[in-house]
Amino acid sequence: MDPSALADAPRLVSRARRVADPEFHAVFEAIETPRVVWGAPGESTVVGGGAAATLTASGPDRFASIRESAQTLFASGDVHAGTEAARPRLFGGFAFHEAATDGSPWKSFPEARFVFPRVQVTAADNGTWVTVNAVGPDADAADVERRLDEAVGTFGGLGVAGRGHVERDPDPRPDRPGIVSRRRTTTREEWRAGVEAAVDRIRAGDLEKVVLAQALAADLRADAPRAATVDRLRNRYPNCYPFLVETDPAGAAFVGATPERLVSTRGRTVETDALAGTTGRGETPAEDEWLASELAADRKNAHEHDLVVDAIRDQLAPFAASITAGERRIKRLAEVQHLHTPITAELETNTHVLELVEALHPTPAVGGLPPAAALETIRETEPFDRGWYAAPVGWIDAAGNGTFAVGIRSAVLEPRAATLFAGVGIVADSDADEEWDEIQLKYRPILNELEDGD
Ligand SMILES: C=C(O[C@@H]1C=C(C(=O)O)C=C[C@H]1O)C(=O)O
Repeated sequence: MDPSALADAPRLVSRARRVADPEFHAVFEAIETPRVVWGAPGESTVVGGGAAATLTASGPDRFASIRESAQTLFASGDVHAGTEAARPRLFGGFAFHEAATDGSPWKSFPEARFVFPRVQVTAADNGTWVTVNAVGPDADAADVERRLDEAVGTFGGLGVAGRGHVERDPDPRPDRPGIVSRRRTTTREEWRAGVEAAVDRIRAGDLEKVVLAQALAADLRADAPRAATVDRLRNRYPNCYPFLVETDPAGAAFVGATPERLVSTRGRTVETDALAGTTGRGETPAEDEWLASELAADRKNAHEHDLVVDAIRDQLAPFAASITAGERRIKRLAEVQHLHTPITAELETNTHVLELVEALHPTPAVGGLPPAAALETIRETEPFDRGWYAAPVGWIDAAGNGTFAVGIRSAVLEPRAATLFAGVGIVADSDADEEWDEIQLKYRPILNELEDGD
């Protein structure tokens, strides 16, 4: 690296210590804002608070720009984590489109934004770790050690009966806020017209697949309780990726539990998933099985799915020494079942996770094919801004490893309001009304957190 870049780099100090396991909900309430939450099957759950540094970028170079800023930030590290789980990480995400995201509810979400938290609480297999970070010319190890002592006092055993420093709330999971009114971005007639126009384009041959989405704005009786919402999502969807990203200063939060991983890297090993093709859940185990086998045998869904597998292979090919697609299987969630193909690759050389994010986003699971025609169709058809919906959300570490999920099954929470997003893959023989029903199912994970039974 250029030595002058190192001299210009901000100083980063990070220290970590193990604490008695605290309770998720209590950590979330005690940590400073803006907060981030990240979870993934097989990964530790992280709650981050505050911003020791914030990286933002826009336009088509937003992936490269964040990658460079991240490398500069981590280049100056005085880091003592003690264990891999506690290493400091950047958390954030990108906008789906490269055009500005200044429309409601995305006003406070730049086209790329990553936060390096001041405090990171990581619940890992080897215990819970508190990491304290500082960045800047004045970042000082003694100061960070003092803050770490304080943070260990605050978070160690927090909210766990008998060990806690605060009394556990008798009901740490407050009720759902309740929905006062709902507005769809798209009427059923508009939806039919949009899907039929897309199908015409596909039959005319200039498009193979496009994912069309809708948004649902809800006015709430009260603020959605963020800790309870993300805690319930992570428990109800254990094979998914729960996330929450708060922004400054507007206080909005992008929240969800997505079943879809975009990519994770560890050294030269890459894991990703093709997830596309959907059916509902049955009332009984037998009906569940029947629906799953019908999905597995369905030609339309297989086509929708195979396009994604092939595109991921093509997009990884320039980087990979080998690519292996596993057997196609069913990913079963609380409300839907998907066709799922796990894909692994070995890279030719060490590659920053954001290079792969840039190469893969958007896969035809949320964009379409060919990509340019699909993105044009999305822009022409959807009367709202996707913002961070269906875009990469995840983390990066100093080594350039990371995991990114695709921000679906998601919503933006604002004071007494929420905006939900859901989309479906359209191919030549898609039926607009069936796709409409699938969108309603995909709103369910978040709607369940908002509706209070009225
Ligand atoms: C776009 C969404 O989901 C995507 C579309 C799917 C489909 O059309 O079958 C399945 C999983 C996701 O790749 C969403 O949930 O909003």
